[in-house]
Amino acid sequence: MIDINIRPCDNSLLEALQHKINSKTKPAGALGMLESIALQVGLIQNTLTPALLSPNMVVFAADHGIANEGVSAYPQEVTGQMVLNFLSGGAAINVFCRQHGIELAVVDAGVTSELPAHPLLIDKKMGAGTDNFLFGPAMTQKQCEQALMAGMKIVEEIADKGCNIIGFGEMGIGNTSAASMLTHILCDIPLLHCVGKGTGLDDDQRRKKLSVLEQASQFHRLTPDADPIQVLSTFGGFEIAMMTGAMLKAAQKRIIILVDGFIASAAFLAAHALQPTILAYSFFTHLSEEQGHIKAMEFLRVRPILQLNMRLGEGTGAAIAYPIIQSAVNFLNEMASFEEARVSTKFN
Ligand SMILES: Cc1cc2ncn([C@H]3O[C@H](COP(=O)(O)O)[C@@H](O)[C@H]3O)c2cc1C
Ligand SMILES: O=C(O)c1cccnc1
Repeated sequence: MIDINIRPCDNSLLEALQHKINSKTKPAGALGMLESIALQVGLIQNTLTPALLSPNMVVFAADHGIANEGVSAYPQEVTGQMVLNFLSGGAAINVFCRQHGIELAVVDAGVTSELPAHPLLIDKKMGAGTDNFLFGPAMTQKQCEQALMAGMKIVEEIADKGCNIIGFGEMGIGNTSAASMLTHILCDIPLLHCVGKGTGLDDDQRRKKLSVLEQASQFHRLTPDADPIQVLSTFGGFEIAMMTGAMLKAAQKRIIILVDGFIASAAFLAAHALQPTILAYSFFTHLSEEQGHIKAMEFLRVRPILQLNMRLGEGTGAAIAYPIIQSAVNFLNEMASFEEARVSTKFN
């Protein structure tokens, strides 16, 4: 049984933070979304002088039984091959983490291939990929709970190193299908609007993906009021369930959560269904090109920070949004107020 309680943010500094933001030498509101980001970070950390410490990125990787149904443009072995690419530093996420001084860890949550021991690799292999959810649940409830707990443990260890901001990313061929199913059920949105081209399906292939996922939806017949753990075990991947657990633990520890794209948002939807208070600790870093993502963002009533037509995953959106969060924290801490700089305030 997963027992996690996320306290709502303490909003006692709300007015003082807003006053501090408004007193900076700029027209009121002129830093736009940076202002709401600064406010949210201040509330998460419950301070007027927040700080971002030891930023980390965790990329959860696993394979999916549904990949056997021709739902991805790439073969399943790419998951393990990309993990090796992460370990040798050559993937997009490596580039962006290096650029922004973000520490990277890769989790084998259930990749089909055997992976070598490596300093960046955390071994939490739950099996050689999930079962095909077209014919039964992707994993058992027990496996799902184990994955959630493994994710929590990972975040506990990262938190012990003094980190207070974590980006969440993933790798797993077929996982846009899992994410589509989770979004469909958890947001109660027709599957048609949740299924996109993933790694690059053409229109015919996307129609086939939709029909496979419609069959799975008919087979399981889960409704939005189903137990979120059941929804997660039915359709989720091991990487998605582990990410859900990791996000829950991060919020419980008041760590800032940077949610990447469509798949990380699906993991977030499961966490949110379990503990809606997680929302206050989270930033949605970019709007993915994957069409279901905008639906998930509308459901959560959140506005992603960036919109760059990206559809990669790996945590890339979270990594490139990190310096924007840094700018928000820096202006709050370092910018002069009207009074300090002796600048005249607005007429009224
Ligand atoms: C080379 C390569 C690198 C990737 N990095 C992330 N993904 C992304 O694509 C996959 C999901 O798309 P689908 O459901 O269509 O398989 C995930 O692994 C995701 O992280 C990649 C995909 C490929 C091919
Ligand atoms: O937005 C994402 O997370 C995404 C979209 C397509 C493929 N992989 C990941």
